[in-house]
Amino acid sequence: MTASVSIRNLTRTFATFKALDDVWLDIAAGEFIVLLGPSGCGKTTLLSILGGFLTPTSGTVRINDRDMAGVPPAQRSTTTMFQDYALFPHMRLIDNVGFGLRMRGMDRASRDAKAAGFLDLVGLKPSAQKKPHELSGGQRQRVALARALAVDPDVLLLDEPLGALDLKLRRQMQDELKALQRRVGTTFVHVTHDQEEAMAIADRIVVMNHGRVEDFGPPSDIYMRPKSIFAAGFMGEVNFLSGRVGRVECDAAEVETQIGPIVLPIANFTIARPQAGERVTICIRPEHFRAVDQRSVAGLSEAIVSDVSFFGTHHRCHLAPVASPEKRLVAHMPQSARVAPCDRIALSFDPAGVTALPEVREA
Ligand SMILES: Nc1ncnc2c1ncn2[C@@H]1O[C@H](COP(=O)(O)OP(=O)(O)OP(=O)(O)O)[C@@H](O)[C@H]1O
Repeated sequence: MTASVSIRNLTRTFATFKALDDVWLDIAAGEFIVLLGPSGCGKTTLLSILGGFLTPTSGTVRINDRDMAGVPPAQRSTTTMFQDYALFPHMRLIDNVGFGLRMRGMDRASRDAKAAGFLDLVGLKPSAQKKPHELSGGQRQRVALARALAVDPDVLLLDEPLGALDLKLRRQMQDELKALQRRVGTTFVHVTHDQEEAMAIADRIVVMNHGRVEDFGPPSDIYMRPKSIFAAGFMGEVNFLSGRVGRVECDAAEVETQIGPIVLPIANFTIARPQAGERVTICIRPEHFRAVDQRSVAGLSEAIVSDVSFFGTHHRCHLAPVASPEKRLVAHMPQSARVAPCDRIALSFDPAGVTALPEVREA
């Protein structure tokens, strides 16, 4: 089963500290939502309010349009899956998965049949008679998922469910989790501080910082067109340049930056419509820089390569622009590029990958 979730004006304070500050979100039924942000930004607090384990200080949560105020966890159509899985060590997998059904009074034959079906869904039906200690970390994680889904929640709340796994297994489980969510169609709200994990699994990502929602959208939108400096920086490596808007035409505007003038489509500005003289912060992802033949570039600064590392798919270069040598840029050059420290290169960029945000002074 599945449900929509609507969060309005949600605030939660602990003494005088605001762990959540005016959060608004609309989640559609069947979406895979990831709450992403650094430690302490309020992800678990939000998940706990959705699950009914914490009450909001103000604001509302509606699940399938039903107000959740005063509804205890057991009477909600949500199930929470915690990082440590909390499997019962003395129980066989079939009994672990059937535990919630037993609590709801389902007879043994029915719950064994249902639990077997969910073990099958996660590829562990042949291990139904085993106990948790006989499984790998990834298999235990799958049992916990089967157990959470067996009670047919409308919304599954997952608090760092892959946090205990090593990186390789984690990537594998991300793919499995996404495929499973597609199959069952349940709304998933998943907490992580791992940006790659969020991008790998989410339909939409909620980027949180200091209890507030900084950005909310599909991974590609947040990566390519972030709505804040924080969201830009949290979604991967990015270069920030300060700039001043110059000439504005109907569909493009020129910005004078520390590395020379650049022309950007108006759609790349997050401000309503740029005005001449306005100060902006330009965000350029490392892969959107290009090293080009000097003759083809108008106005952009050359740069000196200060360091190069080979990353297999690309070279990661540190650059010092000639026009602004105190500034450091990171650029990814193609695998085939011949770049070495002390090289002098001309810089260009792919305008599609550049965003202009209202100015925030660099730290
Ligand atoms: N019961 C509590 N009493 C006081 N402060 C709390 C309580 N629960 C959470 N906080 C504070 O609220 C803030 C948000 O906590 P929360 O656990 O939601 O963060 P998080 O984003 O889930 O972090 P992490 O990724 O480290 O789990 C933190 O500063 C935390 O110290």
